[in-house]
Amino acid sequence: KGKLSNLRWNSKTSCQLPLGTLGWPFLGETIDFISCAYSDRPESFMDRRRRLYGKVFKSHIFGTPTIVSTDAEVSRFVLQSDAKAFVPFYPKSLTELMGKSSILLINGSLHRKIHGLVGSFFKSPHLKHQITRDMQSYVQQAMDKWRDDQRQPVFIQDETKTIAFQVLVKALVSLNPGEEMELLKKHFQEFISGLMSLPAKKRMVKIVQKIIQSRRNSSRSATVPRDVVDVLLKDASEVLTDDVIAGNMIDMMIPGEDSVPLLMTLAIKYLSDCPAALHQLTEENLKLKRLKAQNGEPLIWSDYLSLPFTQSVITETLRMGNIIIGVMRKSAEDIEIKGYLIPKGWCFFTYFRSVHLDENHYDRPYQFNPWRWQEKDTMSSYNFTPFGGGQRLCPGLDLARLEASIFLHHFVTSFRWVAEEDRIVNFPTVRMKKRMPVWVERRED
Ligand code: HEM
Repeated sequence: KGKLSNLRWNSKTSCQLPLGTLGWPFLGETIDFISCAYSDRPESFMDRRRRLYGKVFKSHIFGTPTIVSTDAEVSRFVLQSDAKAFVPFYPKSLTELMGKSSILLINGSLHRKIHGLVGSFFKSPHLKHQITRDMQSYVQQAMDKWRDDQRQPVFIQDETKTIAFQVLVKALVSLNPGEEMELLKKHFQEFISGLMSLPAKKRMVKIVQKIIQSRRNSSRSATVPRDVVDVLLKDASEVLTDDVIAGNMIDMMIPGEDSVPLLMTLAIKYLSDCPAALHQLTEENLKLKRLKAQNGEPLIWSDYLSLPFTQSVITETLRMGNIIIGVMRKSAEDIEIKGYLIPKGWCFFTYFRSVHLDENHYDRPYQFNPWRWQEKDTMSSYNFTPFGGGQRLCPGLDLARLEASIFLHHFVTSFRWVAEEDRIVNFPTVRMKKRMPVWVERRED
């Protein structure tokens, strides 16, 4: 807090626009931005400009004049600031997929309400308990199919996508794996790929509306909500109509669907390349597994989160992987931060990747080093924001870490593996070029 008070807020300002260039008419600097984004070092676009202009600079990307911040303090200020100063901003192609009452787009009191309800539900022990039980069975089902003698490697990215989608849909609308879930998955792929998006979304909304209708007709009202639909239906205010709820169930899948499987996949990638970390992680998880077996107890959610090295592996994967490279806002008025002017109507892009890979914050930033987190307090750090911050802080944060912990536990305690050569692609979203193929062998111990 103390630090933030150094930053001034002033709408009638005489300070200067950050340095930088707006590039070509219309195109701006988009071509350079995208060609860097396709490379192994997407941050090179930022690095070059940081050297020339400083950590905050102006540019023209995403079809609009943009202030880019690679300064943790400035980014934090923007994320923490009042909903009146900055509103959400997404590239047009994404905005077109979202409903007008989408949690991702709305701002102000309705946003606070939905975000608060969803966030506290995802944090509740009840949900974590239920999700752990469900996820264990999804993981088991997936892993039962992996045979030592199979002629094909296991594609970690595909497997984790299936598992995480099952968990997500269970948490949102309590749909179990089966035909309807497969249908939803198929429509979601069409929706997100940009081909036939709107008809696909319509079909998904229909499925969810049917679920909502049957809840409304059912005499048994859930005392303890079982999913996000229950949470939103319980809210007595009239603003949360069936349409708003159904649309939001789909829109919440946008940030939730791809990110968690990538977290698990990248963890496997980094561990495959770092035997010392894999060894320590495996030992820690085997110890827990044996202890639980000895006592005849099942694993519960807090067991998974109690393993410090496993948590450090997940934290380090989030830092290096930068599954979400940053977030965007649009300024609703002229704003001054740390002497920089952010003009009304400009896009503001907080680029986390440069902060997470800055050698001033992290010693040898391109090295996967989970041990670095053993001394650090992750929660109070300005320099670590994989889930964003402020009023739009990711409500799925706890869920994401729990899912990754459960997957890693079962994978490393059940299998040894050899990873095939593969590499990380960063654009348009982070993923593995060959979907992370690994050859697995069941452990005897
Ligand atoms: C590793 C996994 C994940 C990462 C890295 C991640 C990251 C983020 C980030 C950076 C934001 C902030 C966006 C902004 O400020 O504009 C965000 C928002 C959000 N995330 Fe996540 N997320 C993850 C998993 C999930 C999951 C599992 C869900 C479950 C549904 C979820 C739901 C959301 C929602 C609904 C928002 C919008 C919040 C708002 O605008 O109020 N995320 N996420």
